[in-house]
Amino acid sequence: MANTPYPDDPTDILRDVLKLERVDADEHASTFVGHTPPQTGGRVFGGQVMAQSLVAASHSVDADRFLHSMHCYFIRPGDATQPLHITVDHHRDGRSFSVRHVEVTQHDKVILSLTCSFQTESGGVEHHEPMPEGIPHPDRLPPISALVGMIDDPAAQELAYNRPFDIRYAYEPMFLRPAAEKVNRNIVWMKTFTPVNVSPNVAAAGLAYASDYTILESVLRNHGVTWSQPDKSVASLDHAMWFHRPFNLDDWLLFVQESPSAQSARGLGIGHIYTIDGDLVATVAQEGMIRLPQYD
Ligand SMILES: CCCCCCCCCCCCCCCC(=O)SCCNC(=O)CCNC(=O)[C@H](O)C(C)(C)COP(=O)(O)OP(=O)(O)OC[C@H]1O[C@@H](n2cnc3c(N)ncnc32)[C@H](O)[C@@H]1OP(=O)(O)O
Repeated sequence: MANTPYPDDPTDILRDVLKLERVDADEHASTFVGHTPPQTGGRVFGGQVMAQSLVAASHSVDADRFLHSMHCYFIRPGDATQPLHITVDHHRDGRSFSVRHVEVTQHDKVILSLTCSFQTESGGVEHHEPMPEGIPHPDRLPPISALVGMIDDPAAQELAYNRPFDIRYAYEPMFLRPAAEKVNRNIVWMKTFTPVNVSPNVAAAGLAYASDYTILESVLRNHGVTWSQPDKSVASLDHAMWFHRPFNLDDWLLFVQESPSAQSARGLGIGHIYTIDGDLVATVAQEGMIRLPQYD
């Protein structure tokens, strides 16, 4: 571990942000306050606010109702120095499905609007696309700290030591230099650094958190763009996710991401998340704003 202000176990960041303070609750709505851990940048990571919203929503449903989908818009940037005020409207509880709407506000303005649905039911038709073959095992790939942890730069240090997930790139990462090959796919393994003993709904919230890190890389890779390119402006605009099957957040998960389209300063990423045994556990779609000076 480098000499940084970051926690010895970065997964503590996830444990901390998912602990919300309940402010109020009745049968129609519930309110919570969430926090952002120390970071150098002023904008809140979108995955964090999504995860906090999903945990808040899950507090209002019965324990046998499992998150199966969420859809959200990132409306304004979050302010990392201020608390996040989270309001959950309990839209409907049916016999099988419960629908919730969540708004997160700061400075009296909405920064995130999220709708999600929980279900208690099983059976029915079953199929899924197979996991791609030939992806290197994560134990043979370096952690991000081995790639950028030695760089004396706050962004590199945060990347190496201030993320709750161990993320390993199946292709060459594009942090500092463009990947050797322009490819339409971005593939990473991910898991928490240390075991987390959480309910399926909190695990789903954690997966939503992790899914926001790399999905737009599928867009950037197509154009040989690096994260360290100056003057670029990249932000998640919306995010949708479907949860298909149970999984453990502390076991390796393969996130296979592709970009079917980019245009008008927006790029679309679509991702599938598999267990290491090849079960498809979630599907992700995100559109991002991607402003690059060389394309103006
Ligand atoms: C070794 C080191 C490696 C380091 C390696 C690090 C790797 C590190 C990987 C991280 C990977 C994580 C990936 C996280 C991805 C999220 O989580 S991002 C966080 C979640 N998303 C958000 O916070 C987005 C929230 N939404 C928004 O902020 C607004 O909707 C948007 C996206 C800015 C768009 O709104 P807008 O209508 O353009 O907004 P507006 O206020 O009019 O303008 C905002 C700015 O855009 C400019 N603008 C507006 N329109 C235009 C235009 N047509 N053309 C140009 N500029 C325009 C405005 O002038 C303004 O600029 P400023 O005055 O702020 O300079």
